[in-house]
Amino acid sequence: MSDLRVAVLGVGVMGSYHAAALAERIAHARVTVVSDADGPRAERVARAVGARVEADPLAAIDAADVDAVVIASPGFAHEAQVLACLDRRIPVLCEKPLTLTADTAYRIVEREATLATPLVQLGFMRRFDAEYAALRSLVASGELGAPLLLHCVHRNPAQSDAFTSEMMMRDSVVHEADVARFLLDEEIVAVTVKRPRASREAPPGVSDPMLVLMETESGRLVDVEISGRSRVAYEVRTELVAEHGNAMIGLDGGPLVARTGGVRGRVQTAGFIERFATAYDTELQRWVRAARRGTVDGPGTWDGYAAVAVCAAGVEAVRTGARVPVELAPRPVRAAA
Ligand SMILES: NC(=O)c1ccc[n+]([C@@H]2O[C@H](COP(=O)([O-])OP(=O)(O)OC[C@H]3O[C@@H](n4cnc5c(N)ncnc54)[C@H](O)[C@@H]3O)[C@@H](O)[C@H]2O)c1
Ligand SMILES: O[C@H]1[C@H](O)[C@@H](O)[C@H](O)[C@@H](O)[C@H]1O
Repeated sequence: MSDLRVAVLGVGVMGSYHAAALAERIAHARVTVVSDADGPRAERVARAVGARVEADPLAAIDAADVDAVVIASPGFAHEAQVLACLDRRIPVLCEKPLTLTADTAYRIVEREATLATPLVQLGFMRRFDAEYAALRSLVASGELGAPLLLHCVHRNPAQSDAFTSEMMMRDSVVHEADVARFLLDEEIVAVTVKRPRASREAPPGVSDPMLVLMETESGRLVDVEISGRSRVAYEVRTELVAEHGNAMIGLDGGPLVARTGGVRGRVQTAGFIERFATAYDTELQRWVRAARRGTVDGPGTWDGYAAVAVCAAGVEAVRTGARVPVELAPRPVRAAA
């Protein structure tokens, strides 16, 4: 079978990383088309990976030399681009968040359910990270007894001023919503957000950090500390508390000594690329293998929708200070092949 010919839409931080991975490290795939709202950036990346530029992302999806699409444009652009891939019935790896609202995400779930096979994989790369996979296996083994609580820390050392409280919810907490669903295997039914005194590193009006409390169907609690501007390093930790034990991932070995200037006992990962480099490539390789068979292999539209719905409730909870229920629409049954 010939190599999968991939269009990459959006070649900023994430898209250019995926494009380079496809060109250099991922087997059985190559980038044929690059599209980005920033023309010179598209040209630069296309040159580096040996692809051509298509200015209009929808034309890239329709191009004859494209078998599958990686969407790494900003969240607001995902809906139209994913729907166009579904119209053409080609596999897509869409970065999180699936869309910006629960309604638009659900429309994609419904549309995809009319097709014989799933075609959309979500970029929840933590599911491909060895530590998260090990924690999930440990939970599934029953060795720790029933899970009760999940404590999550998600600290970015720095973000641009565009990273408002809403963006922190939609772009960052969305990973924690997915991790909670992945590890606990149930839906989240309500979200409450507490806003402590804001860091002076945050722009006026931005609640950074925040504490997000998610409640699951069976009554488990998931707390998330989300920070956009910790000025330390990229720290992502998850601790599961169960009836007979607990387990933590995201420690970098060594005792906690000091936390400043990127150092905590030893050098920390600077950002998400460094922390999740292997997970991104594993995710992409699995997607390529599945896409060559016309399907996907990883979190899908339902996972994307559920996480968007949780974050939409989170945005509402930030605004109102209230506990906001998450009401998921019915999960559609796929039409027979
Ligand atoms: N899974 C992860 O860990 C992870 C990490 C970073 C970003 N992301 C996601 O990847 C996506 C991109 O984030 P980023 O950090 O690379 O942002 P970025 O701003 O660095 O890059 C986005 C690029 O998209 C381009 N663009 C804007 N509108 C477009 C459109 N309609 N069609 C095509 N390109 C368009 C911009 O010019 C820019 O080059 C977002 O959905 C983000 O949430 C995921
Ligand atoms: O877009 C990024 C990305 O999704 C990272 O994985 C996450 O840790 C960051 O908080 C977010 O800003």
